[in-house]
Parts: sequence; structure tokens; C-alpha cells
Amino acid sequence: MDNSSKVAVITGGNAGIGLTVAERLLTEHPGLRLCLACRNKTRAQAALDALQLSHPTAHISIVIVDTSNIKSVYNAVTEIKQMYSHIDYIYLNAGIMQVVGVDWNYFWKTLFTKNFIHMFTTGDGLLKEQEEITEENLEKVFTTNVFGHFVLIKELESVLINGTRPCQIIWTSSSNAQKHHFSLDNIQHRNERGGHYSSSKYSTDLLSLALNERLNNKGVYSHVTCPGLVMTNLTFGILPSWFWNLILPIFWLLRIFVPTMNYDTYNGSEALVWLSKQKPESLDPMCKYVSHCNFMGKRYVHQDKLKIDQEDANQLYDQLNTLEKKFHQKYKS
Ligand SMILES: NC(=O)C1=CN([C@@H]2O[C@H](COP(=O)(O)OP(=O)(O)OC[C@H]3O[C@@H](n4cnc5c(N)ncnc54)[C@H](OP(=O)(O)O)[C@@H]3O)[C@@H](O)[C@H]2O)C=CC1
Ligand SMILES: CC(C)CCC[C@@H](C)[C@H]1CC[C@H]2C3=C(CC[C@]12C)[C@@]1(C)CCC(=O)[C@@H](C)[C@@H]1CC3
Repeated sequence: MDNSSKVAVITGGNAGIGLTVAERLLTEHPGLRLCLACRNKTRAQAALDALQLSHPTAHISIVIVDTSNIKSVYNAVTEIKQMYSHIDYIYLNAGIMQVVGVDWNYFWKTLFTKNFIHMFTTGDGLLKEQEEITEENLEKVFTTNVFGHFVLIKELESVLINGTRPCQIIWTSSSNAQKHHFSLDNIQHRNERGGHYSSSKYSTDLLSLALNERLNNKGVYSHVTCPGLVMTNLTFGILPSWFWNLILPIFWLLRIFVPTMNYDTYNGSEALVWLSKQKPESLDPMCKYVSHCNFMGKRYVHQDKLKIDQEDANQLYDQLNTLEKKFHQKYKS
């Protein structure tokens, strides 16, 4: 095993924001060894081929992981541990949103009120979602976005901790994370009529805080980011790509008021890549690092203070830990 060069693992690194982060990291950190942790072999291989074309000497590998399936996460951990003795950056980026429609009534009602900026930055109240339960009896959005990543981090702890080099855990969260959609009595957000994505991203923010309390003294730092609104398969699942292309000029205008209208993945990945160039111990664990792009096209990182509570973070961590133990018993003993 080569211990000298840096290692980055990216979940959902085959498409959208994850793929652009992969590309930008290879440019920013020459010699970086990259691991694309993806659920689909063919799509992962296509991404690897494209990255290898622009970075012919780069060392890129693939690990198959479906974060919505805990058995798959355990298998991926075994593989990652065989490949790397230390991880410098782990991007917990894979994510889904199960949208079935847009509440256009709410959109038109809010458009000409003072709440319109909140609506465009968070999407709060605008999206209709549906629930799905996995074969392991877990809520799918919660498992894909949060719990699968929790298990990954927990099982990889020994490779994240290294006596000499820090490790950065970088989550792709969202400004859509809203406290009023989250409850410690129902962390999976089961049997709710909407807000599954928001609840999962609020959990992400809490979990990141809890991880900092537990791991900072071991040289592991966790931070949350928001890429803003970006055109990817996720947003094409909300409205078709022709619609987004049609309203592209509106995006530029909206940027005067809403600098999170990033549109492309390069703009959206700004905060995620910027974090990899910072000293992790100098960063604020109570901030969300948000990719901004102004009207003139200038990219920058904005820091949003997190409105979350350490006690809630610890309680969520404990619940995730208890849930993980059940799967550990089932699959690992
Ligand atoms: N686009 C946006 O406006 C915003 C996105 N985000 C967040 O950014 C992250 C990346 O999303 P984005 O790039 O937009 O969307 P994409 O759909 O383009 O990318 C999502 C990535 O996650 C992967 N993925 C989805 N489910 C799983 C799973 N169960 N196991 C492993 N990988 C999985 C996808 O794989 P596959 O290609 O196989 O489907 C894909 O690689 C998400 O966490 C999302 O919530 C946050 C704020 C705004
Ligand atoms: C004319 C228009 C621009 C119409 C678009 C209306 C809505 C479909 C969008 C307005 C704000 C958007 C938004 C998201 C999805 C699409 C909108 C609701 C997100 C929730 C997508 C995922 C995220 O994580 C958020 C950061 C986005 C916030 C803004």
C-alpha cells in the first residue's frame, strides 16, 4: 500500500456534483488517489474512463456501494480497507429525493411575498415527496442520505484515524434541511406526508456535529456543505431538463437576490472543493459551507451558521448507533 499520497473517497462520485468534485480534486491535489464509491458498476466505469481521459496518470478505483442497503455498505468497507490504509478526504455525497410533483399553488402564492427568497434558496414547502421502505425495512431517503453513510463512517473509523494526518469528512447537505421536518421520535421520517429529504439533510447536519465531538481529538473533522440549486439527475427528477434549460435566463436574474442559483455542477462544487484546501482544525463545525455564484459569475464560499443543538446531535447519534448494532449483529456476527 502506498501511504504517501493523499486518498479521497466520494460516494455517488459517478454523476452530478460528486463527479465534478472528483474531477476538481484530481486537478487541485496532484498525486491524489481517488475512489469512486458508486452503486452501479457500468456508470462508475464510464465516470472513471472520463476522469482518466482528462487525468491520464491519476490512480482511480471503483468500489461498489449502495448506501440504501446496509449489507452493501459492510461489503464496501471490507474492500476499501483492503485498498487504503488511510483516507484523507471522504465525501458523503450520494443522495436522493423522491419527488412526485411541485406544489405550483404554493409557488405562485409565495412568488410575490417577502418569503420568495426563502422559497428559492430552500425549496421549503414546494415539493411533494413519496415514501419508500427498503428490503431491510428502512425508509429509503433516510438510509441513502444518512444511515448508510453513518455505517460507512463508523466501520471505516480505523482508516480515518491516523496519528500524523487529519481526515476530513465532507457531507453534501442542503439548505433544504429544516428543523420543523425533523423529529427525534421518528428519525427515519416514516409515515409522514412530505419532508423526507429535508429531515434527512437536517439529520446530516446534526450527525456531522456529533461526529466532531467524538472524533476531533483523533484528528477527524466533519463539515457540511450546500451546493445550492444545481442541474443534475436529482433536479431533472423534479422537472424535465427542457424546462430547466428554458428558464436558464431566469436563473441569471434570480442570482441578484439568490446567489445559490448555481445552475452548473462546477459552481455547485465550489464549497466542497474549497474545504479540501483548508486546515480542517481552523474550520467552524457550527457552519454550513455554501457554494455561491454572483450575478457576474464569480464563485465564492459563504458560511451559514447552523441552527442546531448539540444535545439533539448526541441523541440522534445514539439512535443511529443503536440501529447500526442490529445490522452489525445480523451481518457481521
Ligand atoms: N442538485 C441540487 O440542486 C442539490 C443537490 N444536493 C445534494 O447533492 C448530492 C449529489 O446530488 P446531485 O449530484 O445533485 O444528484 P445526482 O443524482 O446527479 O447524483 C447523485 C449521486 O448519488 C448516487 N446515489 C444515489 N443513490 C445512491 C445509493 N443508494 N447508493 C450509492 N449511490 C447513490 C447516484 O448514483 P447513480 O448515478 O447510480 O444514480 C449519483 O452518483 C446529494 O446528496 C443531493 O442531496 C444538495 C443540494 C442541492
Ligand atoms: C421558475 C422556476 C425557477 C421554477 C422552479 C420552482 C421549483 C421547482 C424550484 C425553486 C427552488 C428549487 C430548489 C430545489 C428544487 C427545485 C426548486 C424547489 C432544491 C430543494 C433541490 C435540492 C436541494 O437540496 C435544495 C438546495 C434546492 C433548493 C431550491
